[in-house]
Amino acid sequence: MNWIEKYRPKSLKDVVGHEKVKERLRNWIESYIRGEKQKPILLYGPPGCGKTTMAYALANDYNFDVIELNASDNRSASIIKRIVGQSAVSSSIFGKRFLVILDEVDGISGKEDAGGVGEIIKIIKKAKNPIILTANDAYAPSLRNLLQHVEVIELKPLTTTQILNVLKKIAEKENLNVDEKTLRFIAQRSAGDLRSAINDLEALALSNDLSYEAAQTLADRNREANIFDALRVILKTTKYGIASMALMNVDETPDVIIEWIAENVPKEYEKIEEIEKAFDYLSKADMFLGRAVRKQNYSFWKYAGTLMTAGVALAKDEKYRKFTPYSYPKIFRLLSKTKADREIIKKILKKIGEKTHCSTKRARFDLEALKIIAKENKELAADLVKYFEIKEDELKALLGEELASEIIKIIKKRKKEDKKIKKKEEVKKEKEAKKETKEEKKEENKKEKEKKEKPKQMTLDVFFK
Ligand SMILES: Nc1ncnc2c1ncn2[C@@H]1O[C@H](COP(=O)(O)OP(=O)(O)OP(=O)(O)O)[C@@H](O)[C@H]1O
Repeated sequence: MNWIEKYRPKSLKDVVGHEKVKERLRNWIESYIRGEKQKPILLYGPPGCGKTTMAYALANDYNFDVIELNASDNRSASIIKRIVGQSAVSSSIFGKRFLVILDEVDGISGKEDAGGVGEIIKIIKKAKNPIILTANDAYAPSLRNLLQHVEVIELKPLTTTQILNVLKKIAEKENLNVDEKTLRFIAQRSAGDLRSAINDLEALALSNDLSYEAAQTLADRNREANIFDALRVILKTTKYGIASMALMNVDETPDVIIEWIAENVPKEYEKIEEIEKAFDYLSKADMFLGRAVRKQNYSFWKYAGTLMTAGVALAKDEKYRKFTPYSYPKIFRLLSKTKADREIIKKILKKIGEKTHCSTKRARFDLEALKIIAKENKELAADLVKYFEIKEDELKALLGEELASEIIKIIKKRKKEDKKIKKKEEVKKEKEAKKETKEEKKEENKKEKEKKEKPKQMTLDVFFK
């Protein structure tokens, strides 16, 4: 069992904070037990502050059974009509007393759902059972007509100290070796959301690193945390309104988000038909994403967004009350692995484009041709590789290790031969040069000799004269 469920208070006295609200809830249900009809209560407040927990704890304290229903689910309306409308508190047909919880009523949109807020109002007017409705925002426009029929009670976010105290208790019970500084950091970060604080602590404990530094890396994951929150909303809710707003705070483009959803749908949904339906919506969303890029018309993102959030959310019949560890899309790991290769291919295309004076798009034809030539005629391929100045690692990325090595061998062999020829020529030239200088010297010597010999001759001449 995950810690959220393990440490969910069973009794109101264990619920942290909200003292006045607890008091009011007790009085309210005691009035019911006395047979006095009361208005249903609408509990509203930020996520993870204890709305659902308090409703369950109250039922448990007073020995009521809970019927939890999704307010916007069509089936809910008929169930509520059957059970809520007819069975009074004291004379239930099952001999039981029921507390009805209508979850997330701010997610109902008046028009789309056959049930709608109007239906809820009709039902709660007739109901003889105590009903608690929950919402994040009681003043959502869709709830305007509901407010006069319910008692509105606000739950404030929990304070850092309250959250810290809960974390300390859990740390003690779980025998965690964690210091107060770390716990305080988690508490502060949660901004009043006890659920996320408990989740963070459990995540750290699972990673076996409860250091302050590890807690800080949780904070670094903020961007992803937004995605995790959005995923939780989309995959847990069955309400159009709530799901379609899920991406509001997510700072990612839909083509990235769709991968996150696709990765995690099979982890959350348990029925094969639900998974199939969800993927059908995802594929339709993907079609709009493609269209947005092709037509350079990003207003298509809107349709993709609705399909991938509300479509996926409504693909399931029920909200799964379980902890699902969502994960990073595998496809991104795969893409980043092949990303380097794709970058290299781009470089080659650019080189070919420059040499052949064409676009990189056109160069793809040449690249394909080069691949075929590499198999059929390695000598020619070697010529082309040299001409395009494709480097070794680039060629390996293009042709694979084996084929590239063969061509590289040819190029190296040629280089060696070229060098040999060059050297031979150089030696030859050197020799010739030496020969020339030798002959020049010889000539010079000869002249010198002649010069020296001439005056001798002259003197002799003179002598003979
Ligand atoms: N006041 C509280 N006292 C003790 N534990 C709490 C309190 N509030 C929340 N928790 C813990 O956080 C978990 C989530 O709380 P809960 O489901 O009641 O939130 P919620 O307000 O209904 O949120 P949401 O609107 O997101 O459904 C509970 O299982 C419990 O472990």
